[in-house]
Amino acid sequence: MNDQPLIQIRNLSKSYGSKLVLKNLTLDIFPGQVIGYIGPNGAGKSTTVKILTGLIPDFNGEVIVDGINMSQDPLEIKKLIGYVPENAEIYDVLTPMEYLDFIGKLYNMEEAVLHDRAKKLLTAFGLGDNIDSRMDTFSKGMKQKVLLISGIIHNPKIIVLDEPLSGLDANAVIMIKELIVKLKQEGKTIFYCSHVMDVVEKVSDRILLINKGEIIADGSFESLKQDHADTLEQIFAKLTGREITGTEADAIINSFD
Ligand SMILES: Nc1ncnc2c1ncn2[C@@H]1O[C@H](COP(=O)(O)OP(=O)(O)OP(=O)(O)O)[C@@H](O)[C@H]1O
Repeated sequence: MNDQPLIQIRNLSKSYGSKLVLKNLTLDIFPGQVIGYIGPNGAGKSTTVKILTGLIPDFNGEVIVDGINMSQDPLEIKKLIGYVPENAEIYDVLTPMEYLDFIGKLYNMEEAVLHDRAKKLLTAFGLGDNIDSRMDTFSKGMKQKVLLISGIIHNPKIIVLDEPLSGLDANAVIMIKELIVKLKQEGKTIFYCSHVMDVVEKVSDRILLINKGEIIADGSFESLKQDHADTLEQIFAKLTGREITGTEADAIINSFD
C-alpha cells in the first residue's frame, strides 16, 4: 500500500449553532482503501461526508485530498470525488440518459465518452431497457441505481457512498458488494457509510466507528473482532453503549397497552 495518504483529515470539528457534532477528528486514508464508516443515527457520518465532498465549507481543522486543501480549492477536489448521497432527489422527469448527460457535462466529460459509458453502465445495472424512459415511472431501487451510476460516471479516484443500499433488492445488494470489490481492484478509494453491518463487514478493509462525533474504533473487521466481539453488529452495540436486550422494542409494543 502507498505510504502517502490520499485523504488527510486533521483536527476536524463542526458545530451546528452551539451543538458540536464532530469533535477533533484526525484521520489518514490511503489509496485503495475501502473504508466502512459506521455509527448510530446522528453520530456525524453524513456531516463528515458532506465536509469531505466540499458540500459543507464552514468547519474547523484541515481536510487535504490528494494534496489539495479543501479550504483553498474545493472545486479541484470535487473533480476527484464521486458522491452518492443519502436520500438524494433525482430529476425524475428526465430519462436516465438525460440525467447522466447533465451530470457528465457538469464534470466536463466529452459527449461521446459520456454517452457510451452511460449506456454501458445502465445496461450493466440492468436498466438497458429503460435508458430512454422517464424516471418518474421508476421504482426506488431503479432510481438508486441511476444515482449510483451518476456517482461513478466520471471515473473518480475516490468514491463516497452514503447508505447506497437503500431501496435495492437482494440481487442489487449482491451486485453492489461485487462492484465495491471491483472498484477497489481498479485502485479506487472508497468511503462507504452504511447501517447494513453484514455488507460493511464483508466489503471494508478498514472500519471506522463514529459515536457522538468521535471515532471510537478504527481497524480491520478482524482486528475489531479480536478486541471486542464476534459480529460487527455486536461490536457496534457494545462500543456505542447499547446492548441488544430488546427493552426498546418492548417499550414500543407496551405503548399500545
Ligand atoms: N443542517 C443541520 N442543522 C442542524 N443540525 C444538524 C444539521 N445536520 C445535521 N445536524 C445534526 O448533527 C448531528 C449529526 O448528524 P449527521 O446527519 O451527520 O448524522 P449521521 O451519523 O449521518 O446520522 P444518520 O445515521 O441518522 O444518517 C445530528 O445531531 C443532527 O441532528
